[in-house]
Amino acid sequence: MTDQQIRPVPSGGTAVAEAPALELRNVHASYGATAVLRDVSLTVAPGSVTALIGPNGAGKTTSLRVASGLMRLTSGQVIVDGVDVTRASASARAKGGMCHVPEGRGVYRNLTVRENLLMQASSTGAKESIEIATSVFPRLGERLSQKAGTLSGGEQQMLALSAAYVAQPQLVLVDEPSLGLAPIIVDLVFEFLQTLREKGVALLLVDQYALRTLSIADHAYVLRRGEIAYDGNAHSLLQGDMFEQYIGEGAS
Ligand SMILES: Nc1ncnc2c1ncn2[C@@H]1O[C@H](COP(=O)(O)OP(=O)(O)OP(=O)(O)O)[C@@H](O)[C@H]1O
Repeated sequence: MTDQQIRPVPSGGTAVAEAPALELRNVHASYGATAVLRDVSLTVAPGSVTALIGPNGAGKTTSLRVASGLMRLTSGQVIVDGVDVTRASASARAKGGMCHVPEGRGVYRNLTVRENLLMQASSTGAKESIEIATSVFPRLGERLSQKAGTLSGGEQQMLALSAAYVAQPQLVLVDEPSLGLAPIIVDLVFEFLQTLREKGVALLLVDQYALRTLSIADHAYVLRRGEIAYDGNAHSLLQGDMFEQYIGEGAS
């Protein structure tokens, strides 16, 4: 990031070390004339897991895209570790320690697994990045020479998620990692997210399985039609009628 793109945010005397890993402040975002996020404010504390839950079309993916710089906001601020990155590019944010694993598996389909892993490596060396990825997803070790596009859906998701491990980011945004996967692979995905949590990575997680997502989260936000409808403890949403009230009876 250039000096012009990053600006320390006045913190009222709070030490920068205590700054949230991520903050969206009063974010408004639109697709053309259609407003999609309306005054969205959310915070991800360092080393914590934050769930972002909501019905289809609520604006979850858009929130992650705004956070990682893939989409420009109309107004508001994106602050990472106490630094205003609102005007910084997606690649500058990635170099600064943010990893966005997008919905639909962001892998290079025409590159081999080995080549994909090398693309994910940042400060880690080539050999080390492959060792790190295959330690957490041994299946990838058996597929190193295979083109990513020929992997199963679950293997592609493992490869996409391995970026959140190999690049050793401080902040990971994960969008619908279990979408379209067999239950046994969904278990692997959630085990991996738990591993990230244990490593102290700050995680902002969007997933269709609200119960599972909330059960590994510390804090939760519910988005409805582009607005925050709930901001509070993740486990409180699992109590009493809170789940039905905010998420819906049929949700899993
Ligand atoms: N590229 C786009 N152009 C126009 N409208 C879009 C675009 N992408 C999303 N939208 C609209 O913006 C709104 C929010 O979409 P978004 O994908 O952020 O929601 P979401 O909560 O992630 O939903 P889902 O769970 O279905 O992925 C929806 O009404 C959607 O139709």
